[in-house]
Amino acid sequence: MIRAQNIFIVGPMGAGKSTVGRQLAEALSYTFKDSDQEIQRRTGVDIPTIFEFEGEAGFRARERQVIIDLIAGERMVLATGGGVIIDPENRQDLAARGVVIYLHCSAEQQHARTARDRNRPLLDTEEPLQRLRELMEEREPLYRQVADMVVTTEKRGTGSVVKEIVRRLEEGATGVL
Ligand SMILES: Nc1ncnc2c1ncn2[C@@H]1O[C@H](COP(=O)(O)OP(=O)(O)O)[C@@H](O)[C@H]1O
Ligand SMILES: O=C(O)C1=C[C@@H](OP(=O)(O)O)[C@@H](O)[C@H](O)C1
Ligand SMILES: [Mg+2]
Repeated sequence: MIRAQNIFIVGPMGAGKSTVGRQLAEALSYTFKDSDQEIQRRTGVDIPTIFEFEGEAGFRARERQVIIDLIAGERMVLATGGGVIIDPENRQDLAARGVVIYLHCSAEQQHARTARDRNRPLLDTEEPLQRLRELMEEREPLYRQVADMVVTTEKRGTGSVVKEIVRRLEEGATGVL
């Protein structure tokens, strides 16, 4: 049984990457990392503050560096931010260094799960649902391009999502367990 590889979770805001990633790491006894949390730890400020002072470009540069530093690990579940796949080098690195799981759900579901918190500057607009739809249109092909496994989180609890991922990893489709 090979248990050395990393698992990278990608997908849009509100798909449940951070929540499912943490629970999956626990289920597998892997280390858990979250690229947004790592950026916040390194800078000492929250994500909206980084966007405010450095713009999205500054945030992407920090995100890129975190990916470079973290992918060297092993037995790690890494929850990425929804825009990580915009950078072709991130896509290449994630695909090369672990199993990539794309957590998928509708824009309506993303909206329902993100409406209450103000921690996502890209959704700080009059029409967050419309913004989520536009982002999905741009990014969906990129999520699919890097994904080894696509799992829906639409209208289901995180426990069920984690169980499905573990089962599919064990079935050997990806060679990680
Ligand atoms: N399957 C799910 N069912 C219900 N709520 C969920 C589910 N997955 C995540 N959530 C909730 O939605 C919000 C966003 O989840 P999060 O893990 O931060 O998503 P992401 O990291 O993909 O943006 C959190 O409040 C979380 O508790
Ligand atoms: O989709 C995006 O571009 C972003 C998603 C966020 O992470 P989550 O997907 O965990 O919400 C965070 O990285 C930042 O606000 C930008
Ligand atoms: Mg997250």
